[in-house]
Order: sequence, then C-alpha cells, then structure tokens
Amino acid sequence: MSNPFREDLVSRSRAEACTVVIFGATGDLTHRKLVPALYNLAVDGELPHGVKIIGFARREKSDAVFREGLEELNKEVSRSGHDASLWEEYKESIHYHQSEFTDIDGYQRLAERLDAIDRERGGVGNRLFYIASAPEFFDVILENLKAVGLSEAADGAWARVIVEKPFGTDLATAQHLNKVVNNTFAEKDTYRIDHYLGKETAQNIMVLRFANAIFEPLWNNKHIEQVQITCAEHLGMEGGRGGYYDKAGALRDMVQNHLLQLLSLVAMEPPTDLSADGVRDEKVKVLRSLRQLNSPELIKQNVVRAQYTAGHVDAKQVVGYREEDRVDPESMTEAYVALRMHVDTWRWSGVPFYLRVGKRLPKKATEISIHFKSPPNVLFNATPGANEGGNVLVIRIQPDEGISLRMVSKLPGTSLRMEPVKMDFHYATSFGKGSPEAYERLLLDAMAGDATLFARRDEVEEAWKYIDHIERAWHESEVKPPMAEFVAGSWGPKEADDLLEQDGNSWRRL
Ligand SMILES: NC(=O)C1=CN([C@@H]2O[C@H](COP(=O)(O)OP(=O)(O)OC[C@H]3O[C@@H](n4cnc5c(N)ncnc54)[C@H](OP(=O)(O)O)[C@@H]3O)[C@@H](O)[C@H]2O)C=CC1
Ligand SMILES: O=C1O[C@H](COP(=O)(O)O)[C@@H](O)[C@H](O)[C@H]1O
Repeated sequence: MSNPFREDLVSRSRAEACTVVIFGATGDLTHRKLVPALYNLAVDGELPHGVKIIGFARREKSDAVFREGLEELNKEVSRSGHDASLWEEYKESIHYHQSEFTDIDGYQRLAERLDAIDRERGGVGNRLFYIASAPEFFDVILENLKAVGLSEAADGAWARVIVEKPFGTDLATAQHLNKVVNNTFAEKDTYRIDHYLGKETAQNIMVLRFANAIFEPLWNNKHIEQVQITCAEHLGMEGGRGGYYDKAGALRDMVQNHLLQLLSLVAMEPPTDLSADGVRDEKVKVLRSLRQLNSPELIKQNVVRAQYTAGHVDAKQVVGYREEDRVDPESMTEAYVALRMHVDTWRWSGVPFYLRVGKRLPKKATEISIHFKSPPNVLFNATPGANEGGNVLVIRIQPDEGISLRMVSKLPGTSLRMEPVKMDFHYATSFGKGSPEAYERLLLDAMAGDATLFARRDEVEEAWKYIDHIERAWHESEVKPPMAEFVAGSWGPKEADDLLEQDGNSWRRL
C-alpha cells in the first residue's frame, strides 16, 4: 500500500515496508488492537509506504467481509477516530487468507501469495509474522513457517516474528517455546511482545531516571523507603475471557510479564547504551536479583491471593469471580494478587517493592509510586501537618498518563502549618495530544528491527523462575495458602492491607 493519507510526511521512524501476516486475524486482538494500531500509524504518516496486511485464520471469509468486520471495530476503538474516505484507501492493503493453523498447504499458499505481493511491489520481501493465536498453536505455526521456508528471508530482506503472550505457562513450557522459536527464527528476529513496554509512560521511566540529574542520585535505599506498583482493572471476565483467565490467574496473566517488566525498569542500573541488549542486560539482572520466595512459609508471609465476591463496580451490580461465565464454580484461581518483593542488590537492599494487581477493583489505573524517606524529624516535628507523609513520586502509566511529585508545603498564612501538595505533569496537556497506543509503537519498532521494548529469552525465563515457586506452593503444596476474598468494587482484601501494615506502610490511594 502506498501511504494514502500523508504522502507529505516521511515516516519519522526507521521502520521498513513489509507484509504483516497476522495469525489469528479474525480474533479480538487483531480487531481491537493490531489493525487499529496500523491504521493510526498510517493516519499519522508513521507507517512506511507499501505495508500490506494478510490476515490468516480458519473461517471462510472474503477480503470484503474481513475488511467490513475490521472497519466496524476500527470505528469503535481507533484512537484517531474513523475517517470513511481514509479507510477506503487503507483497506486496499488488507487481505484475508483462510487456512487451519495445522494445514501445511495453507502455508504453501501463503508463501505463494507473499511472493506475488513482492513481485507486485517490485521491492524486497520483508515479512513480519505476528502470532496472535491462542498459545497452544504457537509451536505448530512456527514449525509450519519453517517447513515452507517462510522463516528464511530473501537476500537483502528480513523475516521477523512477533509472539504474543502468554509466553508459556511456567518455566518449562517457556523454555520449550523458546527452543521452538529459536529453532525457527534467530533471537535477533524474535519479538516477544509485552504491550506494557510500549506504553508511553513505561518508556518514560528510563528518561525520567537517566535524563534528569535530580532523580538518579536519590534512586536507592538511602533515600527510598518503598516502591509500590498497582495495576487495577474494573473489568471482570467479560467477552468469554473467563475460559483463558481461570487457567492463568492474575499472577501468570499480569505479574509474570507486565508488572515484572515495570519493576525491572524502576530497579535497573543505567545501561551502558540504549541498544536493545544494553537495556535488556540490565533488566534481566534485576530479575536475577529478585529474592526468591522458595518455601511455602515465605509465600504465606509475602503473597496474598484473592477472588472477588459479588458487588458493585461503576454503580453496576456484578457477580463474584466463581459465578463468572466460563469460570469453574469451585475455582482456586486468583483474580487478585499482592506481593512484597525484594531486589537483592546494593542499590535496593532493604527496600520493599509492593505489587498488586486485580480484576473488579474500583477503577482502571496503573501506577508506580516511589516513596522517599522522611527528612530528619528535628525542625518541624512540632508543626501541624508535619506527619502528613513524605515525598512520593508517582508515575501514572494509565489513564491520564503523567508524573506527579508530592511534597509538603507551608500553608499560606501567618502561622506555620504544613500540607501536602502536588507538582503534576500530564502528557495530554503538556504535549497537547494523547499518547499513541502501545501496539503502534511496538509494531513500528518490529518493522525497524528494534527489539528494545520486547522481552528477551532470558528475561522471560527468569520471570517464570520467580513465579513458578508461588504457583507450586499455591497448587501443589500439602497445606495450600488460603484464598482471600474481597467485595467486587473494593480495593482488594484486608489481607493485602495487613501485608503492608506489618511494615508500618499502607497502599497508596488511587
Ligand atoms: N484480546 C486481547 O486484547 C489480547 C490478547 N492477547 C493474546 O493474543 C492471542 C489471541 O487472542 P484473541 O485475539 O483474544 O483470541 P481469539 O480467540 O479472539 O482469536 C483466536 C483466533 O485464532 C484463530 N484460530 C483458532 N483456531 C484456529 C485454527 N485451528 N486454525 C486457524 N485459525 C484458528 C481464530 O480463527 P477463527 O475465528 O476463524 O476460528 C481467531 O482468528 C492470545 O494468545 C491472547 O492471550 C494478548 C493481550 C491482549
Ligand atoms: O495482558 C493483559 O492485559 C490486559 C490489561 O491491559 P491494559 O493495557 O488494558 O492495561 C488485561 O486485562 C488482560 O487480562 C491481560 O491478559
């Protein structure tokens, strides 16, 4: 496709034209995230000229029907709105390819189609394979791509693969999948997606830390008392999600990937350069330094799991977790988890990292808060308001992306009183526009061959090592830790509050 929208704009990224083949193209991810992301990039003039999309899935569909379905969703979700005349041009670059994932003939036909596109384009045949299927098909798709030679790039071209989450269900399955992927594509051509890394504010963590001289000198256990990472969702198991989620649970679904990635960005040492491996080398060191919770006793002391009971969210009555569609009525899967973690490095020795994530909490909000130690209590200890809490730096990942710094200030007036105030930076007001969707940035990076915001093999495996201890204690130990409960629409179980209270701390109110 020639970029139909902004011929005047040259793409600002180093992304190169390619054909994007999406496996699982009739699914939710393709309709809600991937195709709208490519559309928005095209609207913004960021998509390289000549990008084509081939959707691979099982159902019989014509190109026209496939495009209509995509358009319906694009109208609903596109960040830049939906322009019918722009869509008319954009949709010409989208095609449908019907095949079973297991059918080798389907891949043979795909190879022929890709060759025809390259001939038509008269340029190099770069290919980006996006595996957006359920995880049980990851192996077979990779094996079939290899069998028909599609994992090999033509001279002067590249062939890359993006693999969706979940990347395995434990260390052993992740290692197996890594073997299959690396047997098909070189590690440099493998992009394990973690869409939280594509979120604007997650990317800003490194800039905040390493491009501002005021924070880094304070970014250690001498000045920081605790770090909290919260990822709250108000959604439950809508849209049939219960089938997948009840097998995964909050720990595997969110902590193993998104939350541990955020923690790594907060805790890592400055990389020697901004290359993909420079950054990922430092992140993986953090994961290796996590204090392992390798006994049921440690897990009982440091981890709380919970399910929600019926309650109200957004003023609507909602059912409890075990009553959700496609959830086992006797399920022992957590829809909420809170953890106290430690990063055993010199920088972070003695600083607790508290993480919590859950469904059916009061609102959707993800944030990281860095709680600084209080100053010596000598000057203002008798001043009203002196105990209002210390400095807190809050990185709002979503919504209302931004950063705020809480400090204590003198209240105007003749007497000395102190009150907490906030310096607040909002992306939307400071830069006059909303942030691009995470998938936009990540797709563009994959087209540019930049894997910095994708997880490397060793990162994924280190994260699973940590998670496996907890999963084993929950599901395999003789005396299983209890499953706490909280009312849907509340901020989680009392046990999670107790976890912090033991250290004299409390969760930040969002
Ligand atoms: N949805 C989301 O927001 C997110 C999803 N993900 C991950 O992305 C992946 C896809 O999720 P999602 O889009 O929600 O899944 P869906 O269940 O909505 O889609 C599955 C897709 O796979 C196709 N498919 C299933 N079986 C076969 C087969 N045997 N042969 C060919 N095609 C087949 C389906 O085709 P057909 O309809 O023709 O049967 C459909 O296109 C999962 O790994 C998920 O964990 C990750 C983050 C967010
Ligand atoms: O990966 C996942 O992420 C979503 C939350 O993503 P967000 O970008 O909306 O914060 C979560 O709902 C889902 O369970 C999980 O699989």
